[in-house]
Amino acid sequence: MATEAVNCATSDSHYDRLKEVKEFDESKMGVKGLSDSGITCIPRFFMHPPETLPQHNSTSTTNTSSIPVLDLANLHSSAHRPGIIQQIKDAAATWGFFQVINHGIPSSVLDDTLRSIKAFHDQPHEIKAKHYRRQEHHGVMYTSNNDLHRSNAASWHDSLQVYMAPEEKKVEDDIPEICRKEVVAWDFHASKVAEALFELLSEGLGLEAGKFKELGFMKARLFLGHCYPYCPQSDLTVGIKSHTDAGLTVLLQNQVGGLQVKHGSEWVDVKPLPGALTVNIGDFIQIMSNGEYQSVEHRVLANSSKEARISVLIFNNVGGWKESDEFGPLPELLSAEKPALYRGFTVPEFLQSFFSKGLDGKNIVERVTLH
Ligand SMILES: O=C(O)CCC(=O)C(=O)O
Ligand SMILES: [Fe+2]
Repeated sequence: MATEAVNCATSDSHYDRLKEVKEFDESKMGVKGLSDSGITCIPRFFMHPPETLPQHNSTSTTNTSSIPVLDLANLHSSAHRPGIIQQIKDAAATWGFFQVINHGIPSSVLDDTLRSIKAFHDQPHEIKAKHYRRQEHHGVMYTSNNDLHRSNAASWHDSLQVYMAPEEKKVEDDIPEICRKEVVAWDFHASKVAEALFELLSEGLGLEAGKFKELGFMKARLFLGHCYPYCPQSDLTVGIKSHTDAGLTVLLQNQVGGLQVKHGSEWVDVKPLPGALTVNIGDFIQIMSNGEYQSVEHRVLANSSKEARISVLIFNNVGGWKESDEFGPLPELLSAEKPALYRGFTVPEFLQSFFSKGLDGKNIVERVTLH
């Protein structure tokens, strides 16, 4: 690998990064196209500085800890509910990540979702290229690296993205036909799970079950279907850079693996558990819970397996807000003993900080932390 890397990387002082990125974007081939073309070296704009590569900041390769597993089988039993609330509360406070089993989504729906997203990414270039674009906040977009023009190093993944809600006009008809029915079914089922989780999380804070929903958390949903194809130099790039999410993320992954979460100083693998969903807390929830729940850094390693890694997500974000609405620690949670750890912020301020940094740099939590 080392020799290959030496042969591959050019030390050309005339290297024009912007031009290469632009050509890649205009080709609409995505990293799947690069991977399928049989290249043995990755283009230079995908190479990350050594100090940010996973190999250079993994404290342990033998991590034995793993993220908590939450069993929702007895969710509606009043005898079991308090125990489930305690578990989700502990998981959200100490890990910010957990897997959910017995969530009620039929396994056929999970299988069909993963299969159809794989089928979308497996389509010939001419068909996928029709959907390739860059646009924010609405509609359907297939692209490689949604922060391609904002970040200093690209990552080895392509994505299909759909704003499921809110949408003035129905977005469904614009979803590529190969996965339309499946995306709609996944959104329907994953939303129900998200709603149940929001209720548990609200109750875990001692609030009414419907609190997060009332705050607008079921009103904005973004679907993502990522593909992490085989990467011929997986030690020189990443699948997705370390980052935190905004709202509540519900994720389904195939069996390839590569997702890792930061736990203390350790990076821990989120091992694919058949039939399970992976859930994580985002920045808005950390701030609104006044730090009770944690939004933690996570990343995906570049895929060294010949089989593509597929992951399917629903981001449940706050919707129905006005530009002037302030989000901050919920007043019900504050007291003399528990003063606010964060100041309030507006969604435009959040978006401005998000879109100016790509997936690098300072996030909203750091920006609003009171010292
Ligand atoms: O693909 C994954 O497992 C994680 C993707 C992710 O973290 C994201 O899209 O925010
Ligand atoms: Fe994420």
